[in-house]
Amino acid sequence: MIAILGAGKMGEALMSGLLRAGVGPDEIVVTVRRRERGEELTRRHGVRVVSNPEAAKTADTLILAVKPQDMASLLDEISPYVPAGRLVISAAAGITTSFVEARLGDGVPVVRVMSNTPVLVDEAMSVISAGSHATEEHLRLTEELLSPVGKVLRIPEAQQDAATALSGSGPAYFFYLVEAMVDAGILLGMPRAAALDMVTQSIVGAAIMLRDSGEHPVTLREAVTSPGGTTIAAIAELERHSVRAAFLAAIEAARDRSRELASG
Ligand SMILES: NC(=O)C1=CN([C@@H]2O[C@H](COP(=O)(O)OP(=O)(O)OC[C@H]3O[C@@H](n4cnc5c(N)ncnc54)[C@H](O)[C@@H]3O)[C@@H](O)[C@H]2O)C=CC1
Ligand SMILES: O=C(O)[C@@H]1CCC=N1
Repeated sequence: MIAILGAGKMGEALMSGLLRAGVGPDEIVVTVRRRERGEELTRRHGVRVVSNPEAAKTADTLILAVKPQDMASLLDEISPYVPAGRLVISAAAGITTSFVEARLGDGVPVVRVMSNTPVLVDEAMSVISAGSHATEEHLRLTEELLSPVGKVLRIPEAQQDAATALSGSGPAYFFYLVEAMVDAGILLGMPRAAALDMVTQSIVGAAIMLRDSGEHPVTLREAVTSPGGTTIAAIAELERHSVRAAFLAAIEAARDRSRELASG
């Protein structure tokens, strides 16, 4: 039995991935704060809604998917009920495995995961790190759960905040870029729907080339950038507006925010 505690956006996305991967709805229980949310999840996915203590008592694997700010109170609520040896997977930004271990008592195997919303289309990037009591077996179990919904990478926990800033938040930067490019299309007099189509197909094509060609992004960009042509005119403006520096600063700020989240 797998329990998802705090089945909000990420919790539901992970759960729908598990269901697509062949886990039965009778093998999943979820916990929620609002009754209507629970009814919605049962209606949509056929999963059972239980209390946090019941989830902690009955499931072999607990996936904690509440906001970082709600993690301490959730852990305090379930700690009397988590039997020894149960795998606890924490999906929250910034929350360290030692934060979870300290509240669940001695010896609990904890794996920290940072995934992202493309879990909804089985294209997630999930990075995982073992806590001090998690073994190879726990990491393998976590990989088995997450690999049907995308790519899984093991990283040292010290890199989790950086990964949160890069791939956890990453999809938002691309959506933001698309918004900005569509605005540019509007500025140039293009109908909004057509502009969105053009930009979306460009980002999908570029992403697939990047993933499948094995070429470095610089090589791929150079292939588009003709001497004296249009692309270099645009890139000169991006450089003039320090877009690269803005990305460095933005992702560093996200990393710093992830570090702060465990302290509330
Ligand atoms: N949204 C995203 O792109 C990503 C989110 N995350 C992490 O996933 C976690 C959840 O984020 P979202 O799904 O976006 O938030 P959300 O707010 O949609 O989901 C959290 C859910 O937990 C419920 N909840 C809070 N306290 C609870 C309790 N004591 N018992 C039962 N349910 C409780 C809330 O009612 C809510 O439905 C966060 O820790 C976040 O850092 C990780 C990667 C990406
Ligand atoms: O913005 C956030 O805090 C969460 C974590 C990674 C993506 N969304």
